[in-house]
Amino acid sequence: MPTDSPQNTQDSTLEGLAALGWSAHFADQCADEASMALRPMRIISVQRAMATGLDSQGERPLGFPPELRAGGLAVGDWVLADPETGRIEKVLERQSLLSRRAAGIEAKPQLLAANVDTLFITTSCNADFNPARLERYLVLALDAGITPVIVLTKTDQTDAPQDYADQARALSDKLAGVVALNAKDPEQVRLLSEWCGPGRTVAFVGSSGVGKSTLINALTGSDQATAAMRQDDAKGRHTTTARSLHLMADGGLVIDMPGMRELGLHDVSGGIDELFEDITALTGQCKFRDCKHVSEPGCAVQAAIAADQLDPARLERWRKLKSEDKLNTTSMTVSRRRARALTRAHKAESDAQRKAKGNSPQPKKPRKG
Ligand SMILES: Nc1nc2c(ncn2[C@@H]2O[C@H](COP(=O)(O)OP(=O)(O)OP(=O)(O)O)[C@@H](O)[C@H]2O)c(=O)[nH]1
Ligand SMILES: [Zn+2]
Repeated sequence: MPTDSPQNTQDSTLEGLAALGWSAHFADQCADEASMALRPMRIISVQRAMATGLDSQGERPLGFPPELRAGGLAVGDWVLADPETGRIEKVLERQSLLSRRAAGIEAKPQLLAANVDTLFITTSCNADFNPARLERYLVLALDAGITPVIVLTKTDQTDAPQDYADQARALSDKLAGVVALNAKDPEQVRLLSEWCGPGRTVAFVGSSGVGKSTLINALTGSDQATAAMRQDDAKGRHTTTARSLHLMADGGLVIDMPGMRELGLHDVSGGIDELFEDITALTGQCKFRDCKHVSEPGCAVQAAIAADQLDPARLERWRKLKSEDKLNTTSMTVSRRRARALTRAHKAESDAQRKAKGNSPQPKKPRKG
């Protein structure tokens, strides 16, 4: 029997939210009175100065409070919005967060998608299949707290899909599954339904042309993913980085992340340690604490290779990931410092220029009153 607790007034709305991924993890964060007056919404797209939220009643444009900038919000986020003003009052603590080192010289982290349950790491049964690249995505997923599944497409274009599936499975026992399919066959796309359904959020990563859009279109039952891409494409270019969340035909949600060519890693040492936990454990057994695992006496890593218990190629891939992560994590700290210094210098310079010209800064909007 339902009781007359104040929570009950929200119950029916919250039930509808469950289909969008709402869970106890989020509900627990809004038990206070102030939060109860606000409206929980899932972020389905983020623009420069506003975002679009979704709840069981539909979509709504949401404004940012002064302290929140577009870079601080990710597609898939749960927020509490003021029902009157439509302003985001609180971003709820995420269950998972996918981010990357942004493309370009400045090594800034870029939020890609929040609260994703399953990451479909997509590759094709052809030359795109590359263990090092798959491991990068696996590290990313594990570090973000997302369940990884490898999806192998274009099985209709090879005689040996099973070989690819075996190789994929051998990469890690952290994989929740390896699915080989023809993305153009809707019957086979159903193999992904194990990870989809009401309340569950999935996302796809993988190289260009492996079939991500084909799969997303099959799951959403429309061309909306592709349509959204074209819409955003005001200048007629064929690439855009607009990420968006879509409802799937059989329930659940998929985050589309088009145009992700570069996936720079940063600050993912936890994910690397998890994916390569055997190597991590071995490094703890080396005689010297600062062992480089090359030719030092008492190196447990080299001993495992000699005993055929560790693939030297895998060790090399681990080394590369470790050094890339270290480099980017350090350069990001340095670049944050440099960016702040540049902003200060730029401001000082434009202030000086304005003074020299005798101009005062232009107010953005005439003030009322
Ligand atoms: N035969 C076959 N063709 C496929 C399969 N998956 C995708 N394709 C084709 O491969 C091409 C690329 O597929 P997309 O879905 O656009 O690939 P994508 O990963 O979204 O590529 P980007 O949008 O560039 O990131 C299209 O012509 C698809 O029809 C498959 O399993 N079998
Ligand atoms: Zn060693």
